[in-house]
Amino acid sequence: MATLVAGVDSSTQACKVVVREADTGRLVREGRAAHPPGTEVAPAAWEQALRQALAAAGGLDDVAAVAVGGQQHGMVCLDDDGAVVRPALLWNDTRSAAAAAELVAELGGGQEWADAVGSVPVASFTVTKLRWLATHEPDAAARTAAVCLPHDWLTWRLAGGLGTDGRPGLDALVTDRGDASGTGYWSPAQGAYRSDLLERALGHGAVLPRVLGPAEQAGQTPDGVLLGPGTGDNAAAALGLSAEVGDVVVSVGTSGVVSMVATTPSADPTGTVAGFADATGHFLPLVCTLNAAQVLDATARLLGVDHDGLSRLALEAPAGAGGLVVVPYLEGERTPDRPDATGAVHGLTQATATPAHLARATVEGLLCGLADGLDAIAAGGTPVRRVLLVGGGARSAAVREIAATVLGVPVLAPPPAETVADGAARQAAWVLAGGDAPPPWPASGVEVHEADPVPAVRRRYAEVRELTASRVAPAAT
Ligand SMILES: Nc1ncnc2c1ncn2[C@@H]1O[C@H](COP(=O)(O)OP(=O)(O)O)[C@@H](O)[C@H]1O
Ligand SMILES: O=C(CO)[C@@H](O)[C@H](O)COP(=O)(O)O
Repeated sequence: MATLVAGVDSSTQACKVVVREADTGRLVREGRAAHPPGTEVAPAAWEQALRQALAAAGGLDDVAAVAVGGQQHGMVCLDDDGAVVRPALLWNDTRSAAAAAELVAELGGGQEWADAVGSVPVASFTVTKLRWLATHEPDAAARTAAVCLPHDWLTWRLAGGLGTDGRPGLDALVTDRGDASGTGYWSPAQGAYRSDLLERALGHGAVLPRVLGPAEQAGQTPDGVLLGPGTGDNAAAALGLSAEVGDVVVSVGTSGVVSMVATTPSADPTGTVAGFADATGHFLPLVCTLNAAQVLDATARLLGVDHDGLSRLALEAPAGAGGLVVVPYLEGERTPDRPDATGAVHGLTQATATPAHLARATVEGLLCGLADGLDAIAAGGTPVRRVLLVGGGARSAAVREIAATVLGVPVLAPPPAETVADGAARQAAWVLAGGDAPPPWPASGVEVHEADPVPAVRRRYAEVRELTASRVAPAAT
């Protein structure tokens, strides 16, 4: 019997589990369960979804090791007893935008933050959520004895016994470089916490998870399943794709992400590129937008079609959609830093007022944001080797085909898969096997999409992307 490992993706919208053979990476079984909607979620809901997804994937009884990949940045605050202090604020919760601006100003600007932790914090980063907590919920801030991330918390719960009252001490919390690098108080370049920045935000110190090496054991479950350190979902995706130095991963999930495996840390003082770490010991400069697959969901809903219908419509319209542009800031935006923006449709004429034009403009609009991200990542200096397109939105034929036109480079689309969960499973196999590198799981066939670039699409988008209305305050709706 082959040795089995499991990988988890506790992502924004769902928990996904894959069980794979440790030596070959062959998929044996998988399961998933939905997460509640919203940008503030009780961590217990992730635990419940993990239990359901594990059950759907046949459980861990015959599995030797498991690792958890998870949405980055979420603020999980624990009290002295290890109880959750308040629901977690997720990466796409923008209420800490003012706190982010405050923190950037206090330290002296973007350069200071980029030098300190490789990134300039915006509302997504954990450090800004802690400042929001200290300002708006001082009692909760005072009760906070430890701060961790979604994947750290689930690993800790697995160690204590999922679905039980088992709570290892706070000193048993662990994380990894990849996810720690998204907090805003861990420096990828130094490989160390900046506890002073956490204290500046929260108003006092707190226990932070121990940062494990890429293949370091993180203990085991009460049933003896070995635990990997886990990592943030983007680092896990790179690992799942066996991305090498210079490979760019473009992910159309809840977030839109452009990231690249690099050998040197980055420090962009403008804040466009976040200077994260990866899950193998390298670095992962990354650009993230708040608006990706759910923009497709919204237009499909608007047009009364499913995803296949939206894709067919988008491919019926000409490149550039006759000048119709969708600026996709439905959730506000993180890159560019416009948390207060809304989406917009520009260029409506009698000719462009068709479902096909709107579908095409939606796909192009979200890809234009990612193309800007690709430019910023490429400007970092590491030559781009390949561009790999993944995430739920990449299941759309229109997204795959139009991507090459908008990004202006050939796009490789691996077969649809749970790339993040795959990366976590590969990490689990690495922890089990030991050694300097993860096991070389073979990649299956990728589709290559090549198309003549149509630069006019991005030019038109650039002309109008700043013409958006502000959000209406909830009280006034
Ligand atoms: N065929 C499809 N075409 C376009 N979007 C899709 C398709 N299938 C799923 N999606 C969208 O992909 C998103 C989920 O992607 P995923 O990468 O799993 O997100 P996350 O990891 O952030 O939870 C959902 O918004 C879903 O509607
Ligand atoms: O905030 C980021 C990266 O900085 C996001 O990529 C989150 O990690 C959420 O990821 P998905 O749920 O979209 O995979």
